[in-house]
Amino acid sequence: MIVSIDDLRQRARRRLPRTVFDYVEGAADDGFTSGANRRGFDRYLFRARALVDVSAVDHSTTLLGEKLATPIILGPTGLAGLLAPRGEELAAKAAASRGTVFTLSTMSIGTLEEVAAAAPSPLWFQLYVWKDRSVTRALVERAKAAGYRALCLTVDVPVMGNREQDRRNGFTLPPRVQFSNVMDVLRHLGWVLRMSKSPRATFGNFVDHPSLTRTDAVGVARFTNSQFDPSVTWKDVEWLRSIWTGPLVLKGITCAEDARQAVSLGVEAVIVSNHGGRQLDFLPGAIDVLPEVVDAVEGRAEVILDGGIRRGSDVVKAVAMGARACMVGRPFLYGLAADGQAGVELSLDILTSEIDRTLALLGRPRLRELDRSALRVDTPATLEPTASPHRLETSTVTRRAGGTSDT
Ligand SMILES: Cc1cc2nc3c(=O)[nH]c(=O)nc-3n(C[C@H](O)[C@H](O)[C@H](O)COP(=O)(O)O)c2cc1C
Ligand SMILES: CC(C)CC(=O)C(=O)O
Repeated sequence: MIVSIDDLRQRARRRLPRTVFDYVEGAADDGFTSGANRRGFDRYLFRARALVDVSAVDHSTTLLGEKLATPIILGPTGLAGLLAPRGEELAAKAAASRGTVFTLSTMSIGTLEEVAAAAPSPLWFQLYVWKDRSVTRALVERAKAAGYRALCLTVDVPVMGNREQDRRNGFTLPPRVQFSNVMDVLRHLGWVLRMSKSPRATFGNFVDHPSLTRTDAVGVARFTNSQFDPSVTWKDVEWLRSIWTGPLVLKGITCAEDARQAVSLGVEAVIVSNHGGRQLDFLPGAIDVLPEVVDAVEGRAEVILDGGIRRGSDVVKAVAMGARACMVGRPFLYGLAADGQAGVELSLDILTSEIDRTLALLGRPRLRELDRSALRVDTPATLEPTASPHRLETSTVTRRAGGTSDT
């Protein structure tokens, strides 16, 4: 029986060949940051109020001027179409049915036009900047023509992170059957059969690219490292601002300086993200840098928290700390692999019902009215209370050199 995101994960694990599941789970280097994204939430505990009427709980919010039925939006995930045929279209339809945003990755299997045609959901397009700027410009123009509402520039992939398991597995596109994985593929014939219905097994937005021939399998990191531009700077943000008229969102902000620079260039939202721990290892957990970014932005842009969300209570903590919404990656991918569109919907329903229960038990029925007074934290000095409206109450227990003591 599936009642949690972890149950969906177990189901996804059983249904996917090892190389594909490993790609989804993959983290950079030692996986410190990937673990920190989860561990970070454990340091923030609730301050609950009793005897509050919680008969009507409201978890809705607005993001970039759009009303969202849930504060959870679906993040960009390359190759989602390897988990289910037309995977990106299914995920976008699931987001639409739950009144939220789906973000399509530049590196999707479905083309940006196919996904836009399949789903009415508010769609965002995530951009990687290619060395060949005419490719980048063409992507932006196609996204505009297809009706994507926001452009989300990912800023944390100047080069691909070191995903050692993908390297050991020889992960390629299309996935290859090799001596080392033939037994595993045979054990997952259901996936092979399902995927035989997929229109393609390569990066849909670049089907005509000379490196992506029908016969050759391409190493994902090798391909992206050869095409993505490591010389991207804030000048490119200015350039994108000048050619994209809709909201511009930067994904991968992890410090106050970058948040302030983004705001000064007129960016409408920043996503606090370490790419799910898949890029620079030894960044702190996303939730741990959220207060720094919220305080630096000072309400001049919306802040979205991305990374490590597995429970509705995680979303409540992030919103209390000043995030407008939370983005998820793996949780909806588990749902997609487990049961297609219905699985993605289930992942959203699980998280949203957990948010409702948490708000009720917390005595704070309206998500939008949460602030840092809903939290207590056993924290290092950098997260001490500030004067912002999201002021964080410190716990009665603080860490001291040489141990923990009551204050
Ligand atoms: C399989 C996979 C593929 C991803 N591909 C992209 C991508 O193409 N572009 C991007 O900006 N982020 C990508 N990400 C990062 C996610 O957008 C998001 O930052 C991350 O998954 C959040 O962490 P979570 O999985 O714990 O929710 C990917 C993540 C995963 C797991
Ligand atoms: C295909 C990859 C470039 C997608 C990505 O960003 C990731 O795997 O984290």
